[in-house]
Amino acid sequence: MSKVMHFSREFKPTNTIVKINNVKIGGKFFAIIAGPCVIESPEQYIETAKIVKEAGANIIRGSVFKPRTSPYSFQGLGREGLKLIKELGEDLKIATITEVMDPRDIKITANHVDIIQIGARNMQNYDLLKEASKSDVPILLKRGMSATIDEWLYSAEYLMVEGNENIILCERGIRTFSTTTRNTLDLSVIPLLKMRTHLPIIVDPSHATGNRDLIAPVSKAAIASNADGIMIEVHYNPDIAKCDGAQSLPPEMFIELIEQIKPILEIEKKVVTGTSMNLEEVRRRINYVDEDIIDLIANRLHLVPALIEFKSKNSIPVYQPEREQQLREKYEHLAKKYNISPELIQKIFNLIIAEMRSLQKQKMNSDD
Ligand SMILES: C=C(O[C@@H]1C=C(C(=O)O)C=C[C@H]1O)C(=O)O
Repeated sequence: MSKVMHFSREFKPTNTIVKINNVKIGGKFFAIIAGPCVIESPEQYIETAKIVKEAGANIIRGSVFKPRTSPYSFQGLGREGLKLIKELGEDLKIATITEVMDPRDIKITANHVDIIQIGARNMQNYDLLKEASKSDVPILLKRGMSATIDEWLYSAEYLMVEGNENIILCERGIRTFSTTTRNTLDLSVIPLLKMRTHLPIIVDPSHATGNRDLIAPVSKAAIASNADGIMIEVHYNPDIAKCDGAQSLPPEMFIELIEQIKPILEIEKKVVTGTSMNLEEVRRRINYVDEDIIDLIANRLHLVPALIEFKSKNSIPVYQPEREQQLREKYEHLAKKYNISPELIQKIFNLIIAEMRSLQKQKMNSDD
């Protein structure tokens, strides 16, 4: 029998939700990662971060180790820049992400940022993957520019072998014959990957298109294709950007982008956690939670026929006080863990359990 891969739905049928403090990615939780391509100066990074946070981003990007095509291009601030990222994350109370290229930088970076990015050029740098796999920090793995889905997923497997489940995949466009856009965005990879993996998948429209005018429509398409997030390059003044100026959004275009994607996020029932909410947004989230609660209660009640089948065959009484007592102890423990009232939880479960008993009795009587 072939080995079950950690990334596969076979290994884990439910969607993985990567958690970074109050930010969640995966399932219904959508990530908006934004910020400069490369951190040029404290001012440029902090100002841009404040703008994108205010507009609705929940994770700040910004590279300090930068893989540039030309050795003469600005290479980033290096390890010094990591301190800036840590300070920004603490000051703005926001999650941060930065790229690592050298296995020797993994540890120190993991101590300064919330998510480590492994870039397209390093997707198959197996020494880097192995070193990153030793850390339990969430890792965003970009697709190599000519990587197949299998090659990409096997690179994710390298990251997961030591037990790290917090892996996010990122489609950033692949190399094709077409030079109209910087790369060719492979949107169909999102629904395809969703069938094969439980890991969240986000899209990087900035690198996929290389053209700021294409970012809003492509972002909308990514959300409609069930992506779990977008990563957008924003610069407080793209005209003076040291890297990727043409694909960086100026602040006003980022604010407009957020406005444009809102209705699509609503249609797809996606939620951006860790951002401030108005009353309408709070109520939208309450509605989703209520739907989930009802779905879960229905799941529990729908177990009644299976209970009855077993109990009637084996002449087991409906009421099982010992089992109920065990459950009550568990509810108490869980209520404390989640810091909610144990009395409230007991009351809710008293109703549900009474209903379970009553449904079993009704069904048994009607079967007589
Ligand atoms: C579901 C069962 O039947 C009854 C209802 C219970 C419940 O709703 O959890 C628990 C014990 C029984 O009194 C069971 O036996 O597990």
